Amino acid sequence: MRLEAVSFAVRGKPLLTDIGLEVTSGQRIMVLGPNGAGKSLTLRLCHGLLQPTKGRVTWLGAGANTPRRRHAMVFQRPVMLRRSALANITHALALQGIGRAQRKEQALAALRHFGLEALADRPARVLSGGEQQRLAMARAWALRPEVLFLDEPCAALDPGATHAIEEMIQAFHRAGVTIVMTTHNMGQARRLADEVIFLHHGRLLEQTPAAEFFEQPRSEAADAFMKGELLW
Ligand SMILES: Nc1ncnc2c1ncn2[C@@H]1O[C@H](COP(=O)(O)OP(=O)(O)OP(=O)(O)O)[C@@H](O)[C@H]1O
Repeated sequence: MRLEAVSFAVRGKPLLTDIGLEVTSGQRIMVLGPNGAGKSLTLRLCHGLLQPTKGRVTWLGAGANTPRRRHAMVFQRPVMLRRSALANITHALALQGIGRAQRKEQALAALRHFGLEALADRPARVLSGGEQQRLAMARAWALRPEVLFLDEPCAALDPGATHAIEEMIQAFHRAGVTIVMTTHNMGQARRLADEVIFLHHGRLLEQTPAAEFFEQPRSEAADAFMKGELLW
């Protein structure tokens, strides 16, 4: 996936300016930066939920232009329908055009993959926050994406639930799925990142291999941010 000179403005107010980046298959990319930097907007543009005001997002590689979406997104607060856990997954598969006969099997396989089959018949909305987020991850898995976007997936979770989601992220990674994720948890970023993208005031200040970023960021703003200085 490549972003070329992507800008996004609302009523003339620039929120993202001239973002250029390329995401290599199979990488785990952490998008970091202070509140309001433009991290969520960047993920939404990549996922196609928003259209750039200027510039373009292109998908490279074989089958890049096939109509079926090859990416999934998990949000801080999972969006669940008033249906069973299983039906939430089969519904997502139906939206992707998967045939009725295949949906249930594919949904059950995703739940089983993460040891969640006991949740299948429970109403999704009464599951705990941690269970709902694990269900959201299983739903994303069922879609068999090539890229998974995660927008602060653990922000509302305790350490145990956070650990469970990190394990699931690693399962996606082992399966070859590219991960693009925002987090404010620097421990988590260190545990998961292959590469870091740092945004500030709607601009991309650097895209740096993780080991180098955590040793010494290239930009002054990222250096200050990592030292815990207050940026705004
Ligand atoms: N639809 C919109 N209309 C106007 N402003 C918006 C809209 N969406 C986002 N913004 C603004 O764009 C800026 C970037 O928002 P974004 O949610 O991408 O930040 P973020 O880096 O994800 O922040 P946080 O870490 O707090 O989640 C913010 O100032 C936000 O208020």
